[in-house]
Amino acid sequence: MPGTNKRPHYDLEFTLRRVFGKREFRPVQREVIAATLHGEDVFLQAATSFGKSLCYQLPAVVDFGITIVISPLLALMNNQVASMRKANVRVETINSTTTAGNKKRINDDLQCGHPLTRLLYVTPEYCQLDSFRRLLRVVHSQRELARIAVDEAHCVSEWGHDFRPSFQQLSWFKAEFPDVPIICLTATATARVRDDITTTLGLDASKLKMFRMSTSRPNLHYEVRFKSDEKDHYNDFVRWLKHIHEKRAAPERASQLASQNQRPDNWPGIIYTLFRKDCESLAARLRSDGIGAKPYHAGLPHTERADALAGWVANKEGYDVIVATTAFGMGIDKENVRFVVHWQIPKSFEGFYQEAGRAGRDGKASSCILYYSREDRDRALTMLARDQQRQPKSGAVSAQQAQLRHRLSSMQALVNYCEGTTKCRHKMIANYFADDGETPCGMACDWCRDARALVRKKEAGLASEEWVSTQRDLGRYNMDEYE
Ligand SMILES: Nc1ncnc2c1ncn2[C@@H]1O[C@H](COP(=O)(O)OP(=O)(O)OP(=O)(O)O)[C@@H](O)[C@H]1O
Repeated sequence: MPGTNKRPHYDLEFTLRRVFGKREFRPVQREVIAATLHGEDVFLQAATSFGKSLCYQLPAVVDFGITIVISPLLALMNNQVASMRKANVRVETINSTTTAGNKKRINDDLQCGHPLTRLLYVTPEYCQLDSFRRLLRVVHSQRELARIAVDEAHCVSEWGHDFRPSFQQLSWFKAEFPDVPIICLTATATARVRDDITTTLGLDASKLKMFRMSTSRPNLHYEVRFKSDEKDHYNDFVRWLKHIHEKRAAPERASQLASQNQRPDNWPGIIYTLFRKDCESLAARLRSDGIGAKPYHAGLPHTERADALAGWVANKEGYDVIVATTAFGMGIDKENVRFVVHWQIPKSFEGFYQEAGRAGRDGKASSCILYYSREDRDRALTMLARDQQRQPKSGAVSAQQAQLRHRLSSMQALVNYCEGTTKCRHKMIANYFADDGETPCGMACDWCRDARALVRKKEAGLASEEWVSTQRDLGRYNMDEYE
């Protein structure tokens, strides 16, 4: 029996409309919510922008007790807390930016055993603190610990693309509170990652309610653009973006936009680069070309990052494009992101899907462009091979070796995606995640739009394999680190 006081009746539709301002549930949201309210352990894997957060936020509002949400990123926590506060939900977060006063207030609320807080967002590291664990025991003893939500649950697995060792310590929850339901949420998990998460968190696979939804994002237009070290692809990108701005600035369109309080040059997007230095130089270069761009990476002061994020979310002039490392990714929920560009091949297939998934969360058509070169591919593969060589060969570290092998196969799958000219890109993504459902595309990928043109562009745009292999042998693609 779950360790909470249960409300006998929930009017889920009423709460959805009244608190969350949504007209109806998306397919399966209701079933997931019902399962967790029923006290089941739940695993939800669903496409980016599916609406996974609602599946623990709504139960937290209708149920007794407090929901602890474990989240890997500060930006993600603050983003969610802000939107829940707008809906007048009592939500708190404890992280490195929480003031001592606020922390005391939240702790006092927990200490009383009957917290007023409905949702508390914390990091996995915070969950390891004895002081926090003591407070959770107090809450649990009063049957007020409603559930644990593990957001971005792929971070639990060594085979996940964003593995965080501290996520593995979340096994403490099931060991300590076997009666408190856990809900795991992720957009990106292979079968192996799912199994690993289940075992690590101590969930009983035979009782776990598993919801696996389609990975499909039909409104995203996937495209690979080919490049080589010989040619700067900056101009290609700027031409593309300026063309969009010009179309929006045409008199009729501009007055239509003005009536909606929109600027022609507010075509919000994210450019992902692998290197911090590129973030800053690329953002500066774009600004010098009249494009409102801001850098975002973990090395920037917190205030600068917060300013970039807030300006971009508010569609402020000068903040139209964020040039970011992967520090800006998981869970960012801005509805009108019209494009996501990968400046180089990302580090993993899952990372690519997750980052591209920031686009088009309002359901409108949006572009996901990946600039691919064989030189970048070989740089990435060289780094992976080097990491593999550095691994000690003893049995104790075989898990790390297996993890590296997974990274390599994920990268290889992404290379196949980039080099592929025989299949719909939506289909390739579904195949990677072993999702055999429908993948409607229409013309929403470069292959379906014009397969022959794709082959021509590939032949013209990429350096030949012979050339790249000579350069590789000369050690030209040896790099030390990404950032
Ligand atoms: N039933 C619904 N009706 C309308 N909008 C919804 C519904 N459920 C969720 N949304 C909206 O969908 C958007 C995406 O939700 P959310 O941020 O939870 O996505 P997610 O599944 O966690 O995606 P990701 O894995 O990409 O972070 C949010 O703006 C949310 O308000």
